[in-house]
Amino acid sequence: MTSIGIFGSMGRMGQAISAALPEFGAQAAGGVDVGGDPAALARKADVIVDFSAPAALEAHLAAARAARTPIVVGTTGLAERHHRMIDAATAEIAVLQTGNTSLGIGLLAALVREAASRLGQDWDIEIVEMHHRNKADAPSGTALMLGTAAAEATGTTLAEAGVSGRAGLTGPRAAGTIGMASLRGGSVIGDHSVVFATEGERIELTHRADDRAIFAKGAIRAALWLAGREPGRYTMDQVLGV
Ligand SMILES: NC(=O)C1=CN([C@@H]2O[C@H](COP(=O)(O)OP(=O)(O)OC[C@H]3O[C@@H](n4cnc5c(N)ncnc54)[C@H](OP(=O)(O)O)[C@@H]3O)[C@@H](O)[C@H]2O)C=CC1
Ligand SMILES: O=C(O)C1=N[C@H](C(=O)O)C[C@H](O)C1
Repeated sequence: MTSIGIFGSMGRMGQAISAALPEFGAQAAGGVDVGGDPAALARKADVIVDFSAPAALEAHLAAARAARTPIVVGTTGLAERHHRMIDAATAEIAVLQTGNTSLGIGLLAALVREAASRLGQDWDIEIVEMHHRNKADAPSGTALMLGTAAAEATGTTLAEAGVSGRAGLTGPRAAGTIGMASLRGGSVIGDHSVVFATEGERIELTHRADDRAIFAKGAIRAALWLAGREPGRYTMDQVLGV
């Protein structure tokens, strides 16, 4: 039976993952949170899932590398330096980093890619996301993923085209930009809409998460798929086959 170590085990996602493990015939190797010993858990586990905080990523990757244990990084709010840390780790261990482990978002990203590449320059792309009041980062990791999908499909990058949180005298919308807006409130698990708008018509592609279990189950599927893999960087698309 595959044993999964959970970094961020007492958080919302950590608890949802623990609750879903029996359904997959997998077992928890244990969990760590602030003040815990990630190195000890990494040595015990066949594979790790990390749903904690960006500030913990360096120590979590170091623990996984030292133990040669594959790791699924689901934590969002990552900066460029975190992605560099992940790239460095992939030389020694298997790493799957994703802003969203659900099947629905995997498919939505594919639909966004398709729509963005077919619609052409005259269609403006805007992304709106809403999450619960306790979410720590914005835009969401998923919004950034969807923005990246749209940017790549239109021959640019999100760093170049992304515009986050407009305010004040912004003037007319610059052509080719990808807007991102973040709403926070209540207990919303995670809603994402990608809007394609042109003169006289609009297409909206929306995913709504009603239960955190969809992320937990996707994370476990990813972990079971990643366990035993060669070092390298893997994607959720490879797990989901979308
Ligand atoms: N990829 C995906 O599909 C999804 C990603 N997420 C992302 O996962 C992350 C966690 O989300 P969620 O569970 O809602 O958040 P919570 O705040 O509920 O849980 C975070 C957990 O991580 C622990 N933690 C925080 N800082 C550290 C640290 N420095 N070292 C070790 N442990 C730490 C916390 O411990 P303590 O309580 O002691 O501070 C807590 O147990 C977020 O980045 C979120 O955006 C969420 C859902 C889906
Ligand atoms: O923090 C959350 O809750 C979620 N975070 C992920 C994100 O940043 O996109 C995924 C999901 O939307 C829930």
